Amino acid sequence: MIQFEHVGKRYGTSEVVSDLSLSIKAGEFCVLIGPSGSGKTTTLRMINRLIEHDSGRILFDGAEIRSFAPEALRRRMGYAIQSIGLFPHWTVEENIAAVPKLLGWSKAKIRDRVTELLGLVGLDATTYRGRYPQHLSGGQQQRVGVARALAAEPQVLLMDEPFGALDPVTRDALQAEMLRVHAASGTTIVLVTHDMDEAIRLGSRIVILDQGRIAQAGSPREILTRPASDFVADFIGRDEMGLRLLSIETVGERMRPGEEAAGEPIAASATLRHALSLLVSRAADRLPVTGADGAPAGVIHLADLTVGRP
Ligand SMILES: Nc1ncnc2c1ncn2[C@@H]1O[C@H](COP(=O)(O)OP(=O)(O)OP(=O)(O)O)[C@@H](O)[C@H]1O
Repeated sequence: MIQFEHVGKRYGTSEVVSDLSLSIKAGEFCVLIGPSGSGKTTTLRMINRLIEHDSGRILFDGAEIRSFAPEALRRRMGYAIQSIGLFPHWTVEENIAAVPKLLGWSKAKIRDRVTELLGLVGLDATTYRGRYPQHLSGGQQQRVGVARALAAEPQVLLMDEPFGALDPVTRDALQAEMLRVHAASGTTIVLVTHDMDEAIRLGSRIVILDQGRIAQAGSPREILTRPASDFVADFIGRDEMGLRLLSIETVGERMRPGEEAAGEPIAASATLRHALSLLVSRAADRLPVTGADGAPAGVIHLADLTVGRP
């Protein structure tokens, strides 16, 4: 869907993206992560031509992005940023409707879509559709920004730290919404973040950038279990490595089916990290597990969390 071939970008004498080759497949959730100044935002913005690349090729649906008019490209690619960029003199509804309007959607279709999107990002449509951005909290504005980016059912969604300024509870809820939206729509998503836990939770692929180059690209599991360099291992955080490994596996993958235990159960779909937290807080060595239907499915033991690890 999006292909970078030996892409470079320089400002004066400093090369901020160097020889970057990356193929992002349709439906992929690709997360760009790296230290400050490593070129994440530049890479993202080159996709919708907010920044022009100097060398190499960037292909969208097989065609060099320079062959598209920037406006046409941006209508096919939703864009959500941390600083939101809502139009202050437009209501929430008008902001979300901006691209559908340009595309000539009917008023009824736009209205229904705004209602649907506000629901999706957890805002009550009746309360919020007529409000102006200055009458929303920062987190609510960010939700509207995400709704606006999704409005015209874009083929590609580009997101630059869209949950950056949110409190942990709201961020957690919006991350869960993004996973749901991604699973339901199959939209290709490219997201920039500083937060390794967010990258691991959301990304089907994580691309770690270092000084404008790819330090490693792979699934969360590949990156955590086989860091390609000391830089990557340090960046993931050696001290956090164990907890992050626990966050990519579910209780269902490690439990002992058919066993029984007493106590409040944990869902088989929960992460092992969640299980560890419960085990520690309850000072227990095992937890009963329930399946998707809520029926007892087995037991997870504390020892199961470490079995088979290096
Ligand atoms: N218009 C510009 N002129 C000169 N240098 C620039 C310009 N835009 C970005 N840079 C430089 O390019 C490098 C990469 O910037 P970029 O914003 O892509 O990094 P980033 O990884 O997104 O960083 P952060 O996490 O801090 O947002 C930085 O060193 C930055 O100072």
